[in-house]
Amino acid sequence: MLTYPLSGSSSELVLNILTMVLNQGKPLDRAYSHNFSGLKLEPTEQARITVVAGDILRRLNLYCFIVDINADEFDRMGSKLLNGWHLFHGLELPKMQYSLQVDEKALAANIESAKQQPALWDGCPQWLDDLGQQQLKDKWPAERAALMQAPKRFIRVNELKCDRQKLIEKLAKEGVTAVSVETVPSAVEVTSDSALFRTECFKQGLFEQQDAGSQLVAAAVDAKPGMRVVDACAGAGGKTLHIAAQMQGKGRLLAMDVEQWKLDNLKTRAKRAGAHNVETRIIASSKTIKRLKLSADRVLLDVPCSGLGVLKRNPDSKWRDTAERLPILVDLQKQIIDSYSRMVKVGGILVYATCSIMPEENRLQVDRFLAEHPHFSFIDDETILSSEHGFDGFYLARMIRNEE
Ligand SMILES: C[S@@+](CC[C@H](N)C(=O)[O-])C[C@H]1O[C@@H](n2cnc3c(N)ncnc32)[C@H](O)[C@@H]1O
Repeated sequence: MLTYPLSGSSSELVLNILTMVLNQGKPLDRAYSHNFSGLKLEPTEQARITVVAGDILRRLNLYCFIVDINADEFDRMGSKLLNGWHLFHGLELPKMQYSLQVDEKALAANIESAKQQPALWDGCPQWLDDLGQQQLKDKWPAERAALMQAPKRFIRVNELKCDRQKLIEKLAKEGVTAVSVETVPSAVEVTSDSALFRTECFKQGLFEQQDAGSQLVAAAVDAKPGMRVVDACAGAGGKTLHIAAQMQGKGRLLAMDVEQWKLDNLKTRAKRAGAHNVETRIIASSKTIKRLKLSADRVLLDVPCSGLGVLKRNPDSKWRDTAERLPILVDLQKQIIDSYSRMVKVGGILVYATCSIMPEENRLQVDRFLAEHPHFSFIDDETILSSEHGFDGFYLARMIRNEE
C-alpha cells in the first residue's frame, strides 16, 4: 500500500478512473488507458494510482460503508471515499482542490462495525458471498480473503527467443527487478514498479505479460513440435503464444475466435514473439468447426466465463451484473464444449479451461460433457485457487478422445 498520500492531481485521476468504471460501466483496463494516454507520468506515480484505484474497487462496499455513501453516487461523493480511504490506511488526507470531508469519529465507529462482518471486510458483495459459500463451501472464506489482495505482476519468458535466467539478467540491465517463480517453469515475478512495455526486452519479444496461473493452463496443453493444435477461444492470444513456444515453431497452431479485432491483436503479438506457426481464423459459423472434424492432436477451449477467479486483477466484475450473466455463460460454455470437441482426433486431448473457480462452470460442466460424450474419457483436472498459489484463479480439465 502507499507510504504517503496521493498528490492532488493523482487523486483527480483516481476519481476519473473510478467514475468511468462505476458510473459509466467502462472496463477498468480501458479506464486506465483512457486516463493515462498522453500523460507523462513517472512509472512509480502511475503504479501508485493503479494501487489505489485497484484497492478501492476490490473493497468498494467496505470503503462506501465506512464513509456512509452508496457506490452509485461515486461521481458526486468520490472525494469523500478517497479521503476515507486515506484515513483507513493511516495516511494524511490528499490535497484535492474540492473535496467532501469525512466525520472521523463516525468513520472509526464504522470501521469497528465492519470488522465484525467478514464478507464486508473482504470487499465481497452479498451475491458473491452466497455463491462462493454454496459452490466452494469451507474453502470459500480463505479464497474470499485472497481475492481482495493486490495481484502480483507476472510475465512469461518467450522460450522461442530467450531463457528465464537470461531474461531476468537482461531486465535487470534495464532497471527491472524480477525473480523466477519456483512452481511454474516459464513464469517470472516482476518485483519493481517499472514500465515493462517500454523496455527493449518487451520490444524484442522476450516476454509476454501473463499471470502464472494462466501459464499453468497453457502448460497443461502439452503441445509438442509437429502437432496440429487448435486454440479455439484464443482471444488476443495469451495462451496461444505460450503453446507456440511449446511447439518450438514447428507444426500447425490454429488460433480461432469470434472477434476479429482480438485475432488482429494476436497477429501483432505473434510477430513480435517470433511465433511463425500461428494461423488465425475467425469462427463465422458452425461450418468453420465442422471442417476441422477429428483433425487436432490438441484442442484448447479457454471458454468465456464469469472471471470470478481473476477478481484481484479485474475487481470491477464484482460490481457488475455478473450474477445475472452466469446462467447465460454456463449455457454458452456447454454449447462450445459440445460442438468444438468434434475437432479432437482419436487419441487427441481436449483441454477445457476457465478463469473461474466455481464448480458450476468447471467440474460440473466437464462431468455433464463426459456423461453425454462417452467417447471421451477424463484424464485429470485442477482448480488453481488464489488462496493456495497466490496466482489468479483458473480451472483446467484434460480429456482424451478414445473413438470417433
Ligand atoms: C477467456 S477468453 C480467452 C482468453 C485467451 N485464451 C487468452 O489466453 O488470452 C474467451 C474468448 O472466447 C471468445 N468467444 C466468445 N464466444 C465464443 C465462441 N462462441 N466461440 C469461440 N470463441 C468465443 C471471446 O471472444 C474471448 O476472446
